[in-house]
Amino acid sequence: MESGLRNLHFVLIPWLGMSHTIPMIDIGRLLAERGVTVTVVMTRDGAAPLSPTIAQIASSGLPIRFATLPLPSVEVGLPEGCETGDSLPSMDLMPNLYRGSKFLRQPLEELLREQTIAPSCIICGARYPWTPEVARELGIPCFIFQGFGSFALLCMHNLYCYRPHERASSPTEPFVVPGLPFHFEIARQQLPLQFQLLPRFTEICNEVREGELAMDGVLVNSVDELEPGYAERLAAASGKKVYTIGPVSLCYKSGRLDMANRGKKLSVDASRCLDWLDSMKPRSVIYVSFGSFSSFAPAQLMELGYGLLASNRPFIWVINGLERFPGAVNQWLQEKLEKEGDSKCLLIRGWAPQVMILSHPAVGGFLTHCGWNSTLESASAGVPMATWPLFSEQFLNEKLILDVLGIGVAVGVKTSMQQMRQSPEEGARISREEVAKAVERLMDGGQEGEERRRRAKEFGEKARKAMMEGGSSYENVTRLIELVATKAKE
Ligand SMILES: O=c1ccn([C@@H]2O[C@H](COP(=O)(O)OP(=O)(O)O[C@H]3O[C@H](CO)[C@@H](O)[C@H](O)[C@H]3O)[C@@H](O)[C@H]2O)c(=O)[nH]1
Repeated sequence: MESGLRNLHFVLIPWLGMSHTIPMIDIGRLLAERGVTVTVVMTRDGAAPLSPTIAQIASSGLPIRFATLPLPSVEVGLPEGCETGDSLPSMDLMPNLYRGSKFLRQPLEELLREQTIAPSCIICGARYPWTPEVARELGIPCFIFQGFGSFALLCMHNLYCYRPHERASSPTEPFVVPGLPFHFEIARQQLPLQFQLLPRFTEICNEVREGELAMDGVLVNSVDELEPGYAERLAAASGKKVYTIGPVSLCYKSGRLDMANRGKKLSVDASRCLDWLDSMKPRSVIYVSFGSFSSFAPAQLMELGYGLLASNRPFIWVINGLERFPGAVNQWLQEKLEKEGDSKCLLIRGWAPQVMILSHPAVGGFLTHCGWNSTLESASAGVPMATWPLFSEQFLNEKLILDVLGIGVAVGVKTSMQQMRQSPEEGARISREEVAKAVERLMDGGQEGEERRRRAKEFGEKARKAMMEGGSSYENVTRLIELVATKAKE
């Protein structure tokens, strides 16, 4: 197979958002490292913030290329240059982004036709239900990468099949998630959008689901050892091939600073960040981040800040979207945290080198919103978590972290934020005392804390092994390449 590998051409088209594009670029890297040709397709404004990552990969000599397609943002009612979910000023514009994404079909078809190495398969992101049709016209398979873990995908598949959420009398009434090996109750409003029964999203959600059902297989950024049995259950329940090929962030092997180029341009000097971490005791630092686009109302942000200060431990706090906040909040952060908190706090306004930070031995815990990438990156670095889910499938990930894996403590969030950003007027739902208590439990040196750390460390080791030759994820990539090679010969 070896010599023919360059002629296998994987075309990757991530869904429009950082949390989808970053792991898909990692997937591209993993495939290219195995010798196949890879093209990653993005929109122009979606690709722009990722220029450091793209430049680094372009100079690596790997057979991976990047292509951009035009998205008519203004024509579909989006602000100029707004081509990703994370850059939307409001979630209400999600249908516009989805409409705009349909205009990518024709230029994608043209791009695929003009390739010198004919495409052998498409790997598409979460919301392109038309890609299986495009692939079929070319006689090649189409795989989906939704960005969620196997446990969440299984829960969602079972909800689609048995629809218990439709029988709940209100968004807050708990019901049982069917088809799991344990009893798990959740309420509608703690689930992703497609289960919230919101009329304005029904048509989109139905289209997206139809697309999912038409795919030839599912790629999951996960590792069997972390979600034992769930990928198999998903494959059995959905009748689709499921390939767990992660943690894809572990594709960065060549040193800690190399990892700093993953994602957007950094808002902190990576070496300064490492120096700061190097000056801290092992496992003493809490890393606090809520993903690539979520943000709190000023009242909640400040309450969180007071809670972190009250914990009296060193922390790195990543805050995005601060430009939307009144100047007084920035001033408060500067005075309360950077001056008074002094050397105890490293505040990062914007984008942090998350994977690099999590892999540093000084980090002992991660206060996270349980986005799947963050969850997996933390577990694969052997770092236990304090869970503060906000929306989407994050409550499902929280369940996995707390009750299946036993590597986290709950901050105690009951209700979803509904929107990706809290409205500026909203108050604090989680008090400083609750924050401090969760951090205290997370970082605690007692038996319970030690046991959590031991388990997390064990997952980290298993994850690394899974990505090495002979490991489960490595072999799943092999199987995927072999399947595509066989189809290409047919
Ligand atoms: O300053 C930052 C902020 C984020 N990241 C990276 O960005 C990604 C963030 O992804 P994730 O943790 O999954 O959070 P979200 O950005 O909120 O992700 C959205 O998409 C995910 C994948 O579909 C879902 O699991 C989440 O619920 C959804 O909110 C991760 O790889 C992080 O390492 C950085 O490197 N630096």
